[in-house]
Amino acid sequence: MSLLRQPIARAARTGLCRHVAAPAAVTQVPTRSMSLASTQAPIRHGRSNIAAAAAARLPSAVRTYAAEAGKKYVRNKPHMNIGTIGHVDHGKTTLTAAITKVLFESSGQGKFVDYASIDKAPEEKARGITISSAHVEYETANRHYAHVDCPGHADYIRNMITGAAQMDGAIIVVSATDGQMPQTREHLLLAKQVGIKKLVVFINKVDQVDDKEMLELVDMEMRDLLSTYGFDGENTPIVQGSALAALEGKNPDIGSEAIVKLMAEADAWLEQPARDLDKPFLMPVEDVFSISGRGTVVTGRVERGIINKGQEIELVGLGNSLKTTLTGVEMFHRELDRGEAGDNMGALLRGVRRDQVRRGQVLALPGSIKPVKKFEGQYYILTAQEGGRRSPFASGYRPQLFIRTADVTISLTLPEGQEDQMVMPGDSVTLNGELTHDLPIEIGSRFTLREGGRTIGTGICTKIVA
Ligand SMILES: Nc1nc2c(ncn2[C@@H]2O[C@H](COP(=O)(O)OP(=O)(O)OP(=O)(O)O)[C@@H](O)[C@H]2O)c(=O)[nH]1
Ligand SMILES: [Mg+2]
Repeated sequence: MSLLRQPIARAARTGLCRHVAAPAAVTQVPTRSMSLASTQAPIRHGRSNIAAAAAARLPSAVRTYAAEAGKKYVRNKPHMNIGTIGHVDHGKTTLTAAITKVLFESSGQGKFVDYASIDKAPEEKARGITISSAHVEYETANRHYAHVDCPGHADYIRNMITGAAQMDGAIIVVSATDGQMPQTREHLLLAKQVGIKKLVVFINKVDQVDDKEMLELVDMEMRDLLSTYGFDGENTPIVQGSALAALEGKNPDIGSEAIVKLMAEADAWLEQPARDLDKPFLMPVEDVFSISGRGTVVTGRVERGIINKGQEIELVGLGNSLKTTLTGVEMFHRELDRGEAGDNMGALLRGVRRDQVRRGQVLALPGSIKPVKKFEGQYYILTAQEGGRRSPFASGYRPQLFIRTADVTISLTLPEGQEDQMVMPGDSVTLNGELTHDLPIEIGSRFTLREGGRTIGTGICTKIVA
């Protein structure tokens, strides 16, 4: 986390940052829920009372699954992964609920997911059917969106760094009453680091601010901040409104109309990423659970390629690589015949026990990627100013390596002939690495090094040794 806590002098000078020194950490847990491929709340629309009553007796995972069983996911629009980011309490969850409501009411697309259904971590956790972040889905005229409502929880930050959160674009929410705050900046920094190219901004809670100049100031400061982090501050769409008004169906000018405008801007400004459809299929395993009577399901976002139901597939890494068959593909509780790059999917695996699969493995086309223990990499070690180490390290240093959804201890040594030298913060060096557990790594794979909860370096694999 400390990487994200670098004081930003320019921001500290601005009038709106009243609490720059406030701790950046938040205590909220990631929002969770769901059954198969998505983490959306149980859906109660369009079901008979008898069916609902019967379903109510089932365990939640099964109930959710039963509600949508048999429905097909229709791939008729481009799919994009986005999410709400921003400082604690600025209204991310309220906005998420408001978007589903307004889009559902204005176009009949998707379905309304209320605030409580998004933020229902403890209950779902207790039932043990959670996956790591809450996705809701909605549709505009142009796109199907999967939306992850991001709490500022440390776990989420970890996910974001390792790329598990996998957003193609984001909505950064900033409260008109506070202006930009520490996590506004943290999340922007992270968004940039994980490769998000464009965002849209929602200035929320305008119902609480009468002063037009105050709103202009927040707008200007957000543009400044976006530019500071390498986004297009000048042209990024900024929409003002009130998520709460939209959710409560009040003041349409700042409520529902602002949401419609926000999503129109998202449609137009956020770019559809190119998907690696031609490469061999690969999906990092984000979570695993079993659905009784169905088998073991692994979920994650497809990194590349296409996979069809019935195809042979391989779990790779963490000392437990095994071959199986893909017997089902689902997205948002609905069945698909195939999964493809960019999809947030659930994969049903034949004859695999839940305890045979772990987060950090990948699901891949057999033979397309190998588990690796020793490899050579090019590393950049962050300076203290960048949130990294203050002191150098020598051969034998053992940080955690984070790649995709995995984190494993790695022992780093300097190349032959330089073994007695030290690596200084700020150095760019070639190092040999040996992992405690094998992981699917290829030449060109990128990863992060962390120690004691902070990022201390980044690297790229240059040569596989064993
Ligand atoms: N007045 C007003 N209050 C709002 C608005 N939007 C959200 N709120 C309130 O602000 C508080 C925080 O909203 P959340 O949506 O939970 O904020 P969040 O960003 O998801 O918070 P974390 O997930 O904890 O980081 C709640 O009490 C909301 O009702 C708004 O437009 N106007
Ligand atoms: Mg929230």
